[in-house]
Amino acid sequence: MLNNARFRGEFYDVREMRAVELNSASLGFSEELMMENAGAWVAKVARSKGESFLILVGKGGKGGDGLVAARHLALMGAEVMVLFPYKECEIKKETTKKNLERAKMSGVRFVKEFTEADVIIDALLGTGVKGMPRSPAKELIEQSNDFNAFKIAIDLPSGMDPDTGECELCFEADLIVTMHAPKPGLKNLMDKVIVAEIGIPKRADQYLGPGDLLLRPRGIRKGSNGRVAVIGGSKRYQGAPWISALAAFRAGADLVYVYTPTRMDFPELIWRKRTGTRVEEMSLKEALEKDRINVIVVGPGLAEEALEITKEVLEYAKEKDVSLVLDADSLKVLPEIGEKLGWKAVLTPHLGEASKLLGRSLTDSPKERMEAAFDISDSFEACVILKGPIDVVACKDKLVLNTTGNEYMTVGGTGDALSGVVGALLGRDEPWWAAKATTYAVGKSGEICVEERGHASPTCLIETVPKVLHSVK
Ligand SMILES: NC(=O)C1=CN([C@@H]2O[C@H](COP(=O)(O)OP(=O)(O)OC[C@H]3O[C@@H](n4cnc5c(N)ncnc54)[C@H](O)[C@@H]3O)[C@@H](O)[C@H]2O)[C@@H](O)CC1
Ligand SMILES: Nc1ncnc2c1ncn2[C@@H]1O[C@H](COP(=O)(O)OP(=O)(O)O)[C@@H](O)[C@H]1O
Ligand SMILES: [K+]
Repeated sequence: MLNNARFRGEFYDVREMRAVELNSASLGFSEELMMENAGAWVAKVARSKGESFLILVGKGGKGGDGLVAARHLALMGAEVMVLFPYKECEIKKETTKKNLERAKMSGVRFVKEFTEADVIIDALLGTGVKGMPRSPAKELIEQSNDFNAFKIAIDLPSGMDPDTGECELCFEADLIVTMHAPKPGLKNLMDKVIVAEIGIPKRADQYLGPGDLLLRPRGIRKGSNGRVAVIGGSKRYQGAPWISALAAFRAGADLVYVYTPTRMDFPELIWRKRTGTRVEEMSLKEALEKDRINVIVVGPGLAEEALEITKEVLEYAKEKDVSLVLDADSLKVLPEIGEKLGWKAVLTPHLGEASKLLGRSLTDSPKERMEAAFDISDSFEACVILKGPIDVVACKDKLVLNTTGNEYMTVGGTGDALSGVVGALLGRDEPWWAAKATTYAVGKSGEICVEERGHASPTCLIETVPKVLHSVK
């Protein structure tokens, strides 16, 4: 699996692509640089297809790519016509504006109507498309489809939904030059696709960055951002579930219940006294049902009750549509239960727990850790955060590394905070995004805590995580 792994999977949906672009920008690679590379690639591929070119230019980033391609083709000696059917003031992207000015200075002819050419380049609607093509893009797509020329689409055919491939009216491309990674909508067209490297550094794919905080917007009804139950704690470990629950609440879960033997005073959290698998006078399942729980964090501090409780939680999750976080003691008993979790769970092992999950010893070697994360994900059908100095997040065919955090985070309770944050984010997003955002944000919070206070206590992490989560919109 590891040898041919593309870090974030083979196809990048719109959100993944945005994330990687943001990560790239945070590493000092500007949008302008990428647009220049994108356009230059298109020009290089297109040049051999004819002598005259009609480039249909939209007002977004894809339009910018088209304008760069126009300039390069003109410099290569081709006859280049650009049809830009909008007002210049409608362009919002600065980089696209700049490239419109540059194209004007580069021997490109601007035309007002659809004009014959050997090659038509579609630079109208890219990953920013919303719904069916509207006028004037609609008419230009129709005219292109009716016209006999070699047709090249930039990034994806205009009109196609990048994530689903849905396509009522689409530019009928002979060739698609897609930027950086193919989009899921192109799955059935891969024989026409060329992937252009536009200067995004490998690090932006391989490591988490601020772009991985692009979570779905919060729901506006109470409960729509998660009703989380943290099931944990024992006579020996009383604090762990409370840390996890408080982290879940601060990270944005609407309602957080703590099913644990011992009360602690946090007025935001709802305590349910648990004795073994009984919660107040109900069974665990009855309690979960009554509290209308849709995310369960199980494990922190459970100790010897872990097997029985984890079993019951997994049974419940199988029957009901709930998401799961398995941490600490629940991870230790998972191999014994042997359940597949159906891709609705996140497991949060450190190296020791990972080794128990796989039944083999593991070293700190990065390659081995990546393999281990993939293997755990495969075996249990779950997303995995393998914690450590370099964290590994793996989910089916996707994997990404994380370097945020520091050695002050080895103190007790940071793992409990992390599992709570994942729980909260599972209340509003899918496991891959919940796991990525949590891993980056908890580590980043550790850095901020050490800088500001000289320690990375769980309490400080819990206070800092919300700010980090809000730092990208
Ligand atoms: N952001 C980046 O870093 C890079 C982006 N690139 C290009 O930029 C594209 C994304 O840019 P944008 O986000 O600006 O998106 P688009 O280039 O898809 O442009 C969206 C524009 O089209 C309009 N629009 C949306 N739906 C429409 C519809 N149904 N009918 C008619 N008009 C519609 C919107 O008003 C918006 O102005 C990518 O596909 C790629 O080609 C590349 O230049 C590489 C770098
Ligand atoms: N040496 C380290 N360097 C960077 N981050 C670390 C280090 N040790 C732990 N972390 C981070 O601390 C968090 C909790 O991990 P860990 O301490 O392994 O959990 P646990 O509490 O389960 O032992 C994770 O976000 C992890 O990335
Ligand atoms: K880390």
